[in-house]
Amino acid sequence: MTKEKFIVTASQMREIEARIFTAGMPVAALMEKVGGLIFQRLQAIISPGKCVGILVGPGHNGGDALVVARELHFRGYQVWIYQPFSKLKELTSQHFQYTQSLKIPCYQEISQLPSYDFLIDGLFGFGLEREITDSIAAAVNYFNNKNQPIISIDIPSGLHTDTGEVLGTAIQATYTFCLGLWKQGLLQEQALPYIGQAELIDFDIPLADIQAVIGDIPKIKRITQTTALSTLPLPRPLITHKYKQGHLLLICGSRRYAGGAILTGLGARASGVGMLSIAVPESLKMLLVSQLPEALIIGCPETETGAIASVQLPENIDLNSFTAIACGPGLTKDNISIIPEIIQCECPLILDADALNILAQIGTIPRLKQRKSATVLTPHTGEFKRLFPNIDHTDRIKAIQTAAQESGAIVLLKGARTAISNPQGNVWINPESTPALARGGSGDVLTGLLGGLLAQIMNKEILIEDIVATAAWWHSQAGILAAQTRTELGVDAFTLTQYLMPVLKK
Ligand SMILES: NC(=O)C1=CN([C@@H]2O[C@H](COP(=O)(O)OP(=O)(O)OC[C@H]3O[C@@H](n4cnc5c(N)ncnc54)[C@H](O)[C@@H]3O)[C@@H](O)[C@H]2O)[C@H](O)CC1
Ligand SMILES: [K+]
Repeated sequence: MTKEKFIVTASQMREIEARIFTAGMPVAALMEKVGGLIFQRLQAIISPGKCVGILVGPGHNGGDALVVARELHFRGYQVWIYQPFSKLKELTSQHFQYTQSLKIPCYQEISQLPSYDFLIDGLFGFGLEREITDSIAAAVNYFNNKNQPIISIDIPSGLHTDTGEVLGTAIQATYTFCLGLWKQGLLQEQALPYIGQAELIDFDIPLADIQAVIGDIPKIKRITQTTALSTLPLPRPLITHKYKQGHLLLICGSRRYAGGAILTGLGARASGVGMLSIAVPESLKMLLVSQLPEALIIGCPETETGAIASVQLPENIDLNSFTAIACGPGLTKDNISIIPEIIQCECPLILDADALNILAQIGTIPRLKQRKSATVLTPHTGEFKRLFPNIDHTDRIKAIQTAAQESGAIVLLKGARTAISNPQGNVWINPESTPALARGGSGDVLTGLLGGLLAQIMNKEILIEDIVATAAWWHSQAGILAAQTRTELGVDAFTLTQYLMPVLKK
């Protein structure tokens, strides 16, 4: 059972480790085990004979680094240690003493330091308590400016374990080997420039100890491939028909933003939804038909500026004929009257882009409180602040928990680390993305994909918020895959839609 989905704070990690020690695991033995696992992983990155600098802090992060230093030394690497602290924790001090007996060179001044190929950062882990200052800060900045690869143990030194904020200064790691369980700070956007490529080094923490501290259903989860794929409507039942695979209504587009409707439709197509209806202004109807021949395109009366004047559905079809509705991409704010009408629908409703801007104008919370079925809001930061102007936006996770709780909606806040909260405050964080997605139109694709997935779950016991997390994961994985083959400059929104399927093939 992988531990990848758990996220812990420093105090939770301390509690979990205390349980392990109380159960009888000697601290020194755990440090030896962890150091050995780190060393094993390093051998795949640093070729033999290379010169490795080891930064040693006063606590057990430093202890881990000293175990690594010893093992690298015995395996023929050229190792030196930078250890500027006068007082070390007992276990760290013993390991330090042994490296000195082995004649591994140790320096206290950065001016004396030899050159190196790699640096192991064992200054601070989850025990960092205050800003890094003075000579330590100078050393961190010195190493950052050398532009040589740095591997941080547990967390880049200087980052706050829980919030990811930089305390004074922080190591800019090339790799971060997070130990045991993902630290919450590593999933915060502000930490991203410091983490580099992050991976988890599992040192067999018993599941019981994890659940004893963070509960059976953790409040904050990291979206993983396993959890995402488990909610996809795959494999399909053999006996089925198009209406059993959901019927999504998209309400989007305007003469000014016709492309938004197409991109949303293409996102919906990729979801595999059984039936897709797209309501657009009449003047866009033939364009959509040509781009999405399988969809039912509904031409609506339009305002003189070419926005949807009203959602006129065909005979004997009303808003409740659909198993999900998604509204907003390319809508413009020219006509706000359609939003109060759509909010009455009894199926899951996704509001994005201009639907959110209109909702903000007409009053987010009072309007949404009326809803009887699920609502998903998919703002980016700007839209989010307009929707919920009176909440504290300092901490993104707390902000979406408050917004979701106050509005009763599921809130997906887009960003480098998209975060989702349900009204009960359960949070999902998408741990991987790519700056390639920071382009007009990629949000439209997500709305269509998410709408199509929601339309398919209908009465299955899958949680709506799990599907929202899956859509965020799928969307970002398509961006990552596209960027791998086309660089981060090559992922326009249309291309993105073409990479959604290959993600599943992978
Ligand atoms: N608990 C274990 O046996 C294991 C822990 N793991 C590793 O150890 C660290 C956590 O160790 P801890 O000693 O609690 O804290 P740190 O090593 O992060 O060191 C903090 C140390 O430094 C002092 N300090 C804090 N802030 C500053 C500052 N700004 N300037 C100077 N000094 C500072 C503080 O007093 C502490 O003593 C964890 O990350 C793992 O790397 C192993 O993974 C498993 C065994
Ligand atoms: K570290």
